[in-house]
Amino acid sequence: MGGSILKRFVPFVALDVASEHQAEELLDQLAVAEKPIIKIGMELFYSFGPSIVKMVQDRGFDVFLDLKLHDIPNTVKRAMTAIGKMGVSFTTIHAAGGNEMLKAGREGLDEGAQAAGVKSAKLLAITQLTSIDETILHEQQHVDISLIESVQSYAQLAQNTGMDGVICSAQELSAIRRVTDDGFLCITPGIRPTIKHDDDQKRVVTPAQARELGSNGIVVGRPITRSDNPVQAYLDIKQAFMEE
Ligand SMILES: O=c1ccn([C@@H]2O[C@H](COP(=O)(O)O)[C@@H](O)[C@H]2O)c(=O)[nH]1
Repeated sequence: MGGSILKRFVPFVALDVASEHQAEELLDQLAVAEKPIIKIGMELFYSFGPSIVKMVQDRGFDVFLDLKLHDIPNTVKRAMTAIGKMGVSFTTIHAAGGNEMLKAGREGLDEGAQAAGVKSAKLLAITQLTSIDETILHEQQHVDISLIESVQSYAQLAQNTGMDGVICSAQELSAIRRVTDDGFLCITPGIRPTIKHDDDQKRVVTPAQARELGSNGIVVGRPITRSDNPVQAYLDIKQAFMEE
């Protein structure tokens, strides 16, 4: 475990905007610099459905479809089959759904991709959302192990059920790497250019810290989408994350 050369993706851009027009504008701006993988989340998908995925793909971007499935195994399998057919590169499921649900999700995703003749997406399990901290975990969820133990245990479950990796905070990377194999992906949202921030994210690191801690890829939304100059914001974050 550990020791191999770390695979690193350029930052995933979370396209959390309200309209198709805003999404297209941002993609056109980014495309001038390069074409990072675009994360489509609940806001755009629930507003516009699969056509938003196609719009992004038609512009030449790979898609990370982040719908965080969490339901009974049969429902998750059938939903994942539909996602598998869309030809996206990454998608997500909640580790808290358990062993059976995770395996069903994997099966559905692979079956959908096979039926459509496309490559199956990398399936990432959400461990603990980066908006959760120890206080919420203990006082609201009544979990009596530490946040890091919870994330570590979900990462093991994810690996044992055929997930390609997890979503976590970069703060938990060394704990996860201790119990998972080389090549297991750790993709990390909760990224802010400076640690001082004023929003819903609780477990936050900078792009440079994410690199130092060994993240395979950072997910960045508002620091790019709400910037006056989204392309420059993307390039600055990319440089801080990728440079050796
Ligand atoms: O634990 C998680 C899982 C997913 N996300 C998603 O990442 C982006 C982060 O956006 P920011 O604007 O940079 O906070 C967003 O789409 C979340 O749904 C996460 O933040 N934490």
